[in-house]
Amino acid sequence: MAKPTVVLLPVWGAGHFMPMIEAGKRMLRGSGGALSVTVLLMPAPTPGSMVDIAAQVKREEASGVDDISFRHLPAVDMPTGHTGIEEWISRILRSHGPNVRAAIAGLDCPVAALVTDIFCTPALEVSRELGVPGYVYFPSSASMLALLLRSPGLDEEVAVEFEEMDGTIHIPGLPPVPPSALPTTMLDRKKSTYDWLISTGRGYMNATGFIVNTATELEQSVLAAIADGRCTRGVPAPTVYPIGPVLSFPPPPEQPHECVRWLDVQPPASVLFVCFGSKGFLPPSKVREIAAALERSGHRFLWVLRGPPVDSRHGQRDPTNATLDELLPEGFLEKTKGRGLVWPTRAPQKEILAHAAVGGFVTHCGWNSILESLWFGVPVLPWPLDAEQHFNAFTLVSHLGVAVPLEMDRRRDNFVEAAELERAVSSLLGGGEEGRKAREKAAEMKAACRKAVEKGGSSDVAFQRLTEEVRRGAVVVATK
Ligand SMILES: COc1cc(-c2[o+]c3cc(O)cc([O-])c3cc2O[C@@H]2O[C@H](CO)[C@H](O)[C@H](O)[C@H]2O)cc(OC)c1O
Ligand SMILES: O=c1ccn([C@@H]2O[C@H](COP(=O)(O)OP(=O)(O)O)[C@@H](O)[C@H]2O)c(=O)[nH]1
Repeated sequence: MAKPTVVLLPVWGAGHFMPMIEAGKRMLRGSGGALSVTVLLMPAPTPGSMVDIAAQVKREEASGVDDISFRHLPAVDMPTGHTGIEEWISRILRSHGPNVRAAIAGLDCPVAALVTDIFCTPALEVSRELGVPGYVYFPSSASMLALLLRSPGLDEEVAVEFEEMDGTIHIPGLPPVPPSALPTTMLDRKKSTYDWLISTGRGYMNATGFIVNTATELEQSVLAAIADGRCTRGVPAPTVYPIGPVLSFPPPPEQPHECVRWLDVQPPASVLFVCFGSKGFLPPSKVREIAAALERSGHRFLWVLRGPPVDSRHGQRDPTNATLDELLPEGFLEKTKGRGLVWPTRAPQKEILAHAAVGGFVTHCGWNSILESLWFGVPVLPWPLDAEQHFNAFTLVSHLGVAVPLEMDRRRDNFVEAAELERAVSSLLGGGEEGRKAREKAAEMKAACRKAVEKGGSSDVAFQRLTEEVRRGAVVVATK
């Protein structure tokens, strides 16, 4: 009989698809040829993500790894009338339920596991029906996982909107959490995205395990709290496998990227890198504040500035290439010539963070961006915008200590005044005490991340445990 397969069900999106494929590939390698990987591809919902995913699949197929195969699921109707990205993706996933079931039942080999994304709780029901172990690949932090697991309890304990409650929120293993640090999803309990979060927290208890893109060294106390059942009111939670940082590095380009060539002629640790993730478009009011801060700070910078998306519906917002003359204040490019580069399209973020000239990173706090920054020991100025990013920013500042906090007005669409950004940039790059501490911590985290994934390191050991568990769980699925 053919070897057992691990079925992956990834969600499209830069921070979701590749880390999950990378984790699958590592599982393949770790099993020493005992497992194969089957990736179920849901049609991506935007032209941009369609092109990205097609390119990534092509690259994987061309890489000659035989034991990974891709199967396209049929298209489903896109939901309408949703109140947020989480509900939208979950509803797409629900529509794909029968397709996922049919695809798994149609496999001619034992199935070792179904691994789904953070949004795919409906697919856990499919794995249960088929008797296949169901794992959640969690592309964000263990702290966010702890909050999700704790959310049904919080929902019962707190009667008012979280922002109206007195005091702080207790998440075992974390410092007291101010309500202002909660994910956007938790800030309006009347919205159906809030219900998504609570039911996801409940549904996760049905998983066989959580594969989390973090390392024990980064989030030890919160991982211990989950393992002890302290986030789930004493009920043992599914096992957590902290296997990160899982970062995928595409093959180096034949010619260095223009951003990298520009960095090559800058002094060490002198450049502030500004990038707001794969969806990172900012409105003109924020662009003006950043430009003013960068101009006045006198520091060097590399700023990825994207144009407005063509389609602004949830899940469809791919930024476009920026027309810099239209977006930037008049005279900005001339005044900062020589010490600043504004890049209007997607930039090679990992190559940039790896460069010795980069001394700090203004990030929207997507978890992948955070891991990449830690991996290269770059301290951070957190400017979260959406989703779980405020909570990630809290983790960076209060728990990991690798960031200089930025004061922002969340009620004004996460507005940061130019003077505040200028202060924080000067602290980070200009030798302030806060900046010094963040730099020191970032260097510590870099060492910890690299140690975790070495042979015998905490993430390597977690990975071996996971691979062994998965191998043992393989079942033959009855075809209906
Ligand atoms: C897939 O496309 C998008 C995903 C998100 C999104 O939303 C979200 C909402 C929550 O209530 C909790 C979350 O943890 C969460 C996560 C999330 O995805 C992104 O995860 C990345 C990690 O791989 C990264 O950390 C990003 O910052 C998260 O946003 C949101 C979104 O648009 C706002 C998407 O298009
Ligand atoms: O101009 C860009 C913007 C983003 N990214 C990459 O896209 C991913 C973004 O993931 P993250 O979780 O940080 O945020 P998201 O984009 O999902 O909000 C990271 O790997 C970044 O390196 C990139 O390479 N270039």
